[in-house]
Amino acid sequence: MATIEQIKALIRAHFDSNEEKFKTVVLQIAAHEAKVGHTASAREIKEIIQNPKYLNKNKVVALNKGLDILEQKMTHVHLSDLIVSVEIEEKIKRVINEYHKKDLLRKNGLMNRSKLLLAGDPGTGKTMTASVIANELYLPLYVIQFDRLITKYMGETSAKLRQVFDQIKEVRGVYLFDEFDAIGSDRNLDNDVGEMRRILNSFLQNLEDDESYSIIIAATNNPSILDNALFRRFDDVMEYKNPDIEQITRLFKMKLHGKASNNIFTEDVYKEAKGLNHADIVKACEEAVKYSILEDQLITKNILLNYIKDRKNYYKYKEA
Ligand SMILES: Nc1ncnc2c1ncn2[C@@H]1O[C@H](COP(=O)(O)OP(=O)(O)OP(=O)(O)O)[C@@H](O)[C@H]1O
Repeated sequence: MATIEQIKALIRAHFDSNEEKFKTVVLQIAAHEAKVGHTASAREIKEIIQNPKYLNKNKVVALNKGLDILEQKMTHVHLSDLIVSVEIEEKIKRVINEYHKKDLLRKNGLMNRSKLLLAGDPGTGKTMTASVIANELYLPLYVIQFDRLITKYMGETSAKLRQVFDQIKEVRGVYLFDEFDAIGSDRNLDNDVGEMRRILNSFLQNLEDDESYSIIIAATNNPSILDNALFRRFDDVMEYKNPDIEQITRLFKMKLHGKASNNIFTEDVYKEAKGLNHADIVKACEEAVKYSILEDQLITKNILLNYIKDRKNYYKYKEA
């Protein structure tokens, strides 16, 4: 157990925002635990303090001052939770594998794949992919709302971008530029052509110069309006689509496991679900599971069909 002096030192270090002092006291506590034979506790304490998610926490807060377009998220999503095509799964595995071997690659004058463009329909797992990569690599996830950056700092967007890329260099993490089409859109379509071109060029220059240990991901729902020159600046492009029958089956089985018998997944259920995105199917399953818990009964085919129809109606209301 930590002594009262150590606890007081921890409290002081916390309120003084003295990260170094805080870490020193934590390591002293770990050393004390090891000395009295509590080796498992000592190891656990050290693991927390050495976790990259926490290592740079204060630095991030300092860097992020006035940069309210950057949001830090902790993620706990595994690759097995993400239902995507074999092709996308292989690409994600490759990013993870190359990251683990980045030093070996650098020693041989090569870089790991770290600049990704995720393009495709909404609710198909683009944000989730960024979360999976962050979680699998034990890195924090930072989300940059691109549309917000542009509208809020029009005129000084390039300077803000520079700040974001400085952080990318200083604080290792997965950086997701969401709503990327806000910047990447065909320059000719824009009203303020000159300013958008400057922002785009600035982004591309920063992307090209980046040799950090972070992963940079840009996500867009609207790849068709992206400038062609953009695609080749990324190490890989992943294309997301609504789930096919095979993915719908996997989603149902994963989300309704133990709550419904497998024989409810028949042709008519798939037909009804076809055309919905992953997020909608997950939502329909969650509603069905809620029902099953509240009513204390297994999910029947009709119950599931009703919740799938509900999701479809949701779009009708939205469009009306
Ligand atoms: N491929 C998938 N596999 C499993 N669950 C998914 C998948 N795609 C989406 N989901 C579910 O839907 C939620 C929202 O998905 P996500 O935010 O990743 O979609 P997106 O493609 O980034 O959408 P948008 O373009 O609208 O931001 C996820 O948190 C998850 O619950």
